[in-house]
Amino acid sequence: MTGLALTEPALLPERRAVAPQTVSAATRSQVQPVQGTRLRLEGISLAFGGIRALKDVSFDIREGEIRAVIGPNGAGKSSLVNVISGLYRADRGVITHGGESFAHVPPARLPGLGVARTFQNLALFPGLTVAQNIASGLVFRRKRGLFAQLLSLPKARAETRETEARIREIAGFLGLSEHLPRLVSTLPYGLQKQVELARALIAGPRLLLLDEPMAGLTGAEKTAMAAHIRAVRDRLGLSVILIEHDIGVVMGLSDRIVVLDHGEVIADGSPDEVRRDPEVIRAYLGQDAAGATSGAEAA
Ligand SMILES: Nc1ncnc2c1ncn2[C@@H]1O[C@H](COP(=O)(O)OP(=O)(O)OP(=O)(O)O)[C@@H](O)[C@H]1O
Repeated sequence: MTGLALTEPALLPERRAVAPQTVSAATRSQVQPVQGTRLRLEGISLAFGGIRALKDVSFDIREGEIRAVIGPNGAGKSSLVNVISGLYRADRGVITHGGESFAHVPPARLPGLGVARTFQNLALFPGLTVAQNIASGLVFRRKRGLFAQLLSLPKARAETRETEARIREIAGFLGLSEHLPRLVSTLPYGLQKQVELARALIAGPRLLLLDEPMAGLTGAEKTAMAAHIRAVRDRLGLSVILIEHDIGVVMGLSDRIVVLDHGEVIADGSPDEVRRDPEVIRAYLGQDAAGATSGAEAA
């Protein structure tokens, strides 16, 4: 884990109040992250014509928490991510970020609210380098316009130096330093997923929305990605929403899990609570499995 050390604490200044808590994966369950609510969803409903994708969905994400959202195919996970990130407008319900409540969060407001996301399918610029792709995550943050940069005005130059330092820091944090000058499309898929994570982190978000970060990864790449996600929480103090199909990863990584089925929350609790919940077993494995499981537990 030494490669994950933040070597330049002067950077990412907004993290310093919560960051320098080095917590190993082995002691993850002893972390005391509960310091208020980062995001709250209340009564979120969404329909596409006659299809009710989300029905009265409510849950919260605490500061410094890894919160997974799982459910069988068609359960409503992507719809929920798209509502949180403002791509869909819920028919009903309220989303509260910190102290601000919204019926619909305009996507352009998300960076200002401290929210960043990654996508289910890679959304990188294949013709750009790793460094340029990471820098693209700052597009909403740069204060000096293109004109000032082209003229190389002093403040624009200072901002460019700051951006380069941030890129180096995030790349070091995620073990990408040696790859910075390479075209991103020449990297193995697992590293490209890490570049996407780096791009999401560079603007210094408080809440990270990860849409299937393990999709398409090998076992070894999943292990690396899981370590990075844990480090993002433990070392940078971020809250993480994890939408993920790999249940093994979810159980090992999450503090709390929301389970959706047919657009409704059917369970919400710790990995152990969710794992044993008969409704969850039924949703994933069918009626017979739920009966067999409870029968076996009773025996
Ligand atoms: N743009 C859309 N137009 C019409 N129906 C949609 C749209 N997006 C989602 N749906 C429907 O809403 C329901 C929930 O879909 P959603 O994609 O949110 O589920 P999911 O849990 O992400 O599924 P998966 O795990 O297969 O990606 C499904 O019945 C789906 O067919």
